[in-house]
Order: sequence, then C-alpha cells, then structure tokens
Amino acid sequence: MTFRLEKIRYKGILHIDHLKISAGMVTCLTGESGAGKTSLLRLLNRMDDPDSGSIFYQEQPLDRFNPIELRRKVTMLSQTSFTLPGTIGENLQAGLEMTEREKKDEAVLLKALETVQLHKSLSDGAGNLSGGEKQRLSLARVLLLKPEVYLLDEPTAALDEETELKVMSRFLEEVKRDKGTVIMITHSKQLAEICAQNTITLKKAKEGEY
Ligand SMILES: Nc1ncnc2c1ncn2[C@@H]1O[C@H](COP(=O)(O)OP(=O)(O)OP(=O)(O)O)[C@@H](O)[C@H]1O
Repeated sequence: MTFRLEKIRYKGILHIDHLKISAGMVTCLTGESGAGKTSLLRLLNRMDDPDSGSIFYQEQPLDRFNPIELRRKVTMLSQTSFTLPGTIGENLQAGLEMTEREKKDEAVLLKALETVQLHKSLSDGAGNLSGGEKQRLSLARVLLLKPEVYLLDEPTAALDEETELKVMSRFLEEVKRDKGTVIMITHSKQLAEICAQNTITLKKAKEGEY
C-alpha cells in the first residue's frame, strides 16, 4: 500500500471516506472538470493539508513527514510545464540540482529524452520548444529524479493521441522497471484504458466512497 486516506474533507471540494492507492502500480485519476483531481494530488505530497481526516504514506501519517523530504519521494509534475533559460541539457540537470541530487552523465540524459520521444540535442535551447515538447522535457526531468511516487497532472494534454500513447507507454515501462508508483490525472479515456491498473473516478463535492 502506498497511500491510505480516511475521512478526508477539504474545502468543500473533496469528501473521501476511504481510499487506498497501491504501490508499484499505475493509478489513473479521472472525473469531470472541477471534481478535485488536482486538489487530491496536492494533498498527497503536502502542497496542501486536509481540513480533517488522515492520510497515510506507507502506513505513516503524512503530517509526520517533513514536506520537503516527502516531495523528494512523492514528486508532482504540475499541469503547466515550465522551462528554465538555457539548453535542454541544463534544464534536465537543473531538476537534479534543485532536489540536491547528483548530476547525470549525458548518456543518461539522452536516454530520458529518448524515453519521452523528444528528438532534440542536449545543446538545443529549451526556450523555443513547443508546448508539447516542453511537456515532454518536463516528463524527462521528473523521470531522472526517480522518486518513489510520480504525481502526474495531465502530463500529455498538449500531445496528439498517437504521441501521447507512445510517450506514456515508454515512460511507464521505465518507471515500472524501477518499481515506481504512478498516480496520473488524465482526460484521455484511451490512455486510461491502456495504461491504468487502477482507476479512481472523483465526483463533484458529493459524499461517497471511492
Ligand atoms: N485552494 C483552493 N481554495 C478554494 N477552492 C479551490 C482551491 N483549489 C481549487 N479550488 C476549487 O476546487 C475545485 C476543484 O479544483 P481542482 O483543480 O482540484 O479540480 P480538477 O478536477 O483537477 O479540475 P480540472 O480537470 O479542470 O483540472 C474547483 O472548483 C477549484 O476552483
């Protein structure tokens, strides 16, 4: 078990009586716009705390974790991807530096780009990448961090369907090899059908069990 939520109430947005999320699996989070999917991900790495109820990570209460340390293990990739000034290579290394990890060799960076199907050179500038390319760069950046849990908020929304499936199947293969856990918000039914081992569907502010 990775996460267990009990009697969670959050700002009138989330009412979750019981929810368990398994380790080493891909869980897709679906539900209509405004149902609270992003809010739920933010609770899981303590970007926000619930108003009441308990969340456990590996059976430890989440509020006992230092938020910064927790986010090294449970890492969120937000809906809006960003790039820093500089090259693609520098952008990849920056993710490692910002989280106080060792820099990686070029071969490792190139392998991450290949996984996300971003066919660019490490010395290319990151500023001119398209929205979909920036999204893939962000995916490569988080992949290099190798967290225990990946919280992905619509990681491929800017990609066409064919590229989305190709990128995510390779990305998830890589994560599974490292026994990582993925919790991913997606609006793509096809992506959820192909990739998800579990699906959680949130409903708008209604009492209920998931
Ligand atoms: N910190 C906050 N305080 C108050 N309301 C908030 C807060 N964060 C989000 N909301 C509201 O809570 C609702 C759920 O937002 P959330 O972003 O979690 O939904 P979502 O399911 O991820 O939606 P989408 O699919 O459109 O991204 C929205 O109505 C949003 O405006």
